[in-house]
Amino acid sequence: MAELTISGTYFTATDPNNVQSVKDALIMIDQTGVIQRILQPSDQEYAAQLQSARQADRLLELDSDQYIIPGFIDLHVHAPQWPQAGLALDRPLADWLNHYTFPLEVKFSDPAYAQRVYHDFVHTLLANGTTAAMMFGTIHFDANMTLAKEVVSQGLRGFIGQVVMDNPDQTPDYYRNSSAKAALQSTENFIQAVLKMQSRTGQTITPVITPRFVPSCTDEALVGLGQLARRYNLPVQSHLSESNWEHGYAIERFGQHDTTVMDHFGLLTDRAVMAHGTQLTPGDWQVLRERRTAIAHCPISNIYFGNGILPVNRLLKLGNKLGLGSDISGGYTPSLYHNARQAVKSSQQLTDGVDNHLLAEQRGVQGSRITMANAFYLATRGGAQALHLKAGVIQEGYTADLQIVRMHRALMPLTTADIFQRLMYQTEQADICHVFVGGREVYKA
Ligand SMILES: O=c1[nH]c(=O)c2nc[nH]c2[nH]1
Repeated sequence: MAELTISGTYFTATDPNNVQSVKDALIMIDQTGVIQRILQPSDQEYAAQLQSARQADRLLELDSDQYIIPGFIDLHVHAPQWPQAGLALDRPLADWLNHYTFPLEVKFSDPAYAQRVYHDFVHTLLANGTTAAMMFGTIHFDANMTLAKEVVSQGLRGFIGQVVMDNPDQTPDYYRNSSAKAALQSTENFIQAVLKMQSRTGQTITPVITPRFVPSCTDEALVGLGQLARRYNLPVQSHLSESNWEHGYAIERFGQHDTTVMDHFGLLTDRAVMAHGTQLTPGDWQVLRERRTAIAHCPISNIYFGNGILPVNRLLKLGNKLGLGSDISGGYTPSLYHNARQAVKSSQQLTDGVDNHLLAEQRGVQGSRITMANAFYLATRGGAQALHLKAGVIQEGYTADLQIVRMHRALMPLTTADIFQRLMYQTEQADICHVFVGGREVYKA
């Protein structure tokens, strides 16, 4: 018998463009947290399985206004920036980093402060339906271990990076690795400590190689991080062509786009996730495709710092790997629902353009519009593909990382397609009733 059976209607992405809905299904989850079987009301065994799960008190029966969807996967988020979410977003990137973000991140040299923030942060991600996240920490080993422990104790699937930033030209004296050598040694210590934690707990807790971005790292640090990524076969995360300033910086220092720079140092792999990418060129996209490196689309953050809109539709059609990121605190909310909405809105602005002094047909980039189904794919299946997780999909054999949400009251009859739109456009944290990671309930409203 299944460890847990959930009965209700679910939505899941079948590919970048399509969402499948199954009404009144039985999702049967085994002891290892994997979806063992999915039965539909027309299946012969349906009534008997429903009955026996009910009798064994292993049934979660949803109300008629509750729905099951895969847990969301946040591909890019800065855990230590949680206290300043929603602050100073009207400042340009370099100014925001130097005057707000670095002074905040340096406070994580205090483990007690880290504990307070990270406890709240991990809880908030789960409460927003996020079941896996690829996170930046800070340069501090102890604080990053605190984040790793919170991830394990609260049950999030966590990919955590100890940030490397050792370039004296682009980082402040008070918040910088003392040298490339020290940064690499501390990174390796962190990798080994997290791998040990992973083998002890059996949980998805993964260390991530994390050069903050090209400007903040010396060549020596980038060389060493590429070697560590290879030696330990680990994921990599960074920011890539994220704004006019940052894209221009790489060209000035190396005479090349930072895609080429990252590739040169061995940091573009099929386990790498590069955030933003608003200034990438078609040539850069091709390099990312060839390396199977994913882009974390951070649509809210990009509106503030990106100086452009990522052409998601074009990239999906070309076959680039894409997921969605909240980019706390370049973005103001950890909710991937809000980010999915912004992804659709931004794509419409890209299509139509914004300068009304130009003729309508000259203003925008035709064919850029994406649908909510596309955005849902990014938040689920696309993110899972980037992180090599057998999750993000409601299907037999996939891990049961799920969220159960209550739809806002319907005052007119809604089709299944309408319900999907309604859920994606209106769900807030308060509407998320249960969250499961690997079949285990990790959040209940
Ligand atoms: O949105 C961003 N947030 C950051 O913390 C950061 N660091 C470098 N580049 C960055 N972009």
